[in-house]
Amino acid sequence: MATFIASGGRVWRKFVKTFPLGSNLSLKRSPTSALANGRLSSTSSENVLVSKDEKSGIATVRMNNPPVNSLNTALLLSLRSCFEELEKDKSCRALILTSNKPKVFCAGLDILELYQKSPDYVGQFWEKVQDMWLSLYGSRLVTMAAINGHSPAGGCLLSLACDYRIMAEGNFVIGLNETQLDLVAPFWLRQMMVDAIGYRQAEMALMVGALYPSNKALQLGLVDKLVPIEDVQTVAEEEVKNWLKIPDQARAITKMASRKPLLDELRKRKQEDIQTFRDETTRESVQLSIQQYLDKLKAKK
Ligand SMILES: CCC/C=C/C(=O)SCCNC(=O)CCNC(=O)[C@H](O)C(C)(C)COP(=O)([O-])OP(=O)([O-])OC[C@H]1O[C@@H](n2cnc3c(N)ncnc32)[C@H](O)[C@@H]1OP(=O)([O-])[O-]
Repeated sequence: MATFIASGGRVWRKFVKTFPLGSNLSLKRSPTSALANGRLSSTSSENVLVSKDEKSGIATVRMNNPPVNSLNTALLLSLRSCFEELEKDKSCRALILTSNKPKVFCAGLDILELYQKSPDYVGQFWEKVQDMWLSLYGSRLVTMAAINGHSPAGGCLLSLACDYRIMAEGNFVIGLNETQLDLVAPFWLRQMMVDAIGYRQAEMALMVGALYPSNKALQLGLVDKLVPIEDVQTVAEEEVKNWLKIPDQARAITKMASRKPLLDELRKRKQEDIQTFRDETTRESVQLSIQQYLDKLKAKK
């Protein structure tokens, strides 16, 4: 098992250039050089941890952005860069996306990235969300969300972009609660929800910004399997192995045939989507709602 660390996109690329993902010789040959180059030891910026089993070609991508894996600019860049590197790696066949800190898979977009920022900043941030999604949703790999904790909003977006979702049993929630923050889920996110749970349920869920406990999410088809939290990773690996019994090419072509229309639609309407998100989010009334939501989060303590 070779381990790699991504940080803000830039370091990841540099690291991969030195130690290609396709090879597990990197750490075997020169563990000290990998560890001594300073990147693995600076824990504060190690926001994505990637390990890959060379024999099976299964990579595990662990989000590591404490306290709650909120998707800030750095994490979005790291995730995108990591997905793209794995995509290029011919020996990689599957990707399991999970959290390095059980109990919270991902708390969604970092709300602070949307609060009191200039329209240009919000627009650029949104483009990073789009690009990360394009690379995950459009991946040729088997993609499996190992949802080992809460997965609201952007966390649900990540899960829906994967091919299959395994979630921890218990008191964890998943869903698209954007309207609760006065935000509007974009067309490509709404469409994934419709594709997963059907039009009527998705329409209701999106309007009221519903967050579902994991057993209800299973019932709706928002997730595909529930297991005890400590088994999420193992079951995800077993499930991936089943998927890998199908020839890669036929599986990937079939996947692309069903996903291409939505991918193409966003590529075509990218600027319009950015403008809509930027204009809506920076409106004064929405900023006030975001502020109130942030206050509510803080008051929880
Ligand atoms: C339209 C586009 C599509 C997507 C939209 C979105 O994703 S919008 C996003 C929609 N997302 C949501 O609505 C989810 C909001 N979050 C939650 O509901 C909970 O945090 C939890 C259930 C994920 C984890 O509960 P828990 O008890 O384990 O943890 P805790 O609650 O104690 O939080 C710890 C610290 O993290 C902070 N913080 C948390 N989330 C965010 C965030 N997204 N951002 C920034 N910060 C966040 C929180 O304030 C606190 O800070 P403090 O006081 O220490 O300085």
